[in-house]
Amino acid sequence: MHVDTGIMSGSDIVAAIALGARFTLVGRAYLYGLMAGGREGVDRAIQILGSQVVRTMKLLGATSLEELNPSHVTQLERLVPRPR
Ligand SMILES: Cc1cc2nc3c(=O)[nH]c(=O)nc-3n(C[C@H](O)[C@H](O)[C@H](O)COP(=O)(O)O)c2cc1C
Repeated sequence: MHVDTGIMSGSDIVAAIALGARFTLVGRAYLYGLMAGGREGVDRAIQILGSQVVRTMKLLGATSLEELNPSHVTQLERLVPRPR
């Protein structure tokens, strides 16, 4: 499984992998880097996403992608509409 659309930060990538994705695709996030700084801007956008992945995993206490599981994702649960 892969996740496409809405990946705007490294934490989005970590959440997708924790929920079972093997990888994610990124569209607009790298285009913002392209518009801001050309080729170097794309490199910087990828670097920022990578550092956000590392920081998110440190905050979760996870040392490998294999350790990630759905229990690491809490924000999505809060976004699920509450039953009335
Ligand atoms: C400028 C631009 C052009 C795109 N062109 C196509 C396309 O021709 N065919 C397609 O299936 N998806 C196209 N997409 C969608 C991307 O492949 C991808 O699904 C999407 O950008 C990912 O979502 P994100 O932008 O939220 O990361 C395009 C996206 C952008 C930003």
